[in-house]
Amino acid sequence: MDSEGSTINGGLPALAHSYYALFCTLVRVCSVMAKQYDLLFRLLLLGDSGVGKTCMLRRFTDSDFDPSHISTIGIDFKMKTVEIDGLKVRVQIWDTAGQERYKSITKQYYKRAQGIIFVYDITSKPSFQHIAKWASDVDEYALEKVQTILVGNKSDEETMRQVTKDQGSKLAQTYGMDFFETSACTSSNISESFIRLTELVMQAQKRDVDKLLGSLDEYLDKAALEEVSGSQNSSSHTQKTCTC
Ligand SMILES: Nc1nc2c(ncn2[C@@H]2O[C@H](COP(=O)(O)OP(=O)(O)OP(=O)(O)O)[C@@H](O)[C@H]2O)c(=O)[nH]1
Repeated sequence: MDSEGSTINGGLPALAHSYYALFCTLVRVCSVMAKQYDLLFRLLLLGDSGVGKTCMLRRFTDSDFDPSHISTIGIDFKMKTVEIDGLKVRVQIWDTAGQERYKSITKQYYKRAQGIIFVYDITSKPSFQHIAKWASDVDEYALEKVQTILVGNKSDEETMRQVTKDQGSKLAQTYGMDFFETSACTSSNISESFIRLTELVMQAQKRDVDKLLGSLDEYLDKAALEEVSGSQNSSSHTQKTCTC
């Protein structure tokens, strides 16, 4: 009876109060979340269907491996915070579908990425040969300064290997990329590759900031010089006036 009465009579204030409480909680959660990291980067995984992109991501974010292959539909993402050079870096990692039919969707995400991991499967020569195609798509659709690395996954499957480590390393050299052989199954080199790409993105961003600060310094120096020469001119003009 009581609770029924309070719903009918005090319905509106009670609802407003609970909305306000919810709002306060959200603000508190947001402010805590806002302090949880110093930098946020967006990374992207690219490569043929079945090379192990989803498994690599899951291994990195959840320390987990699922041997079944459920093809990614379109695009998916996971987050992880890592500490680099004393900074908390939050990485948002986009896992793309390798299947051709999703390309028009996945391409839309290329230009939002600051770092890209090209993945092939060491037990599949075609997936290695297709890296050239993935790289040319990135040239066409991604940001010019996007950082990239090359990864040959499934390094635990040594007996099934179709691509040698040397071939992988040479291809990476051609593109000027760092190279890793990884295994989402054993976890070998998984963290190392994600962390390396994050470091590269951080370094690129630092170069940008330094460049910006450099041109700001230059601008301020020039402005200060102009101010000095301006005040000298006006003082010599004052002197002339006095002499006359
Ligand atoms: N042995 C071995 N198998 C792996 C490894 N990584 C992934 N796999 C297996 O490879 C299959 C495909 O893995 P996924 O991660 O789903 O592949 P994907 O690249 O995300 O595929 P799409 O979503 O279709 O683009 C699964 O059966 C995995 O269990 C690995 O490091 N070693």
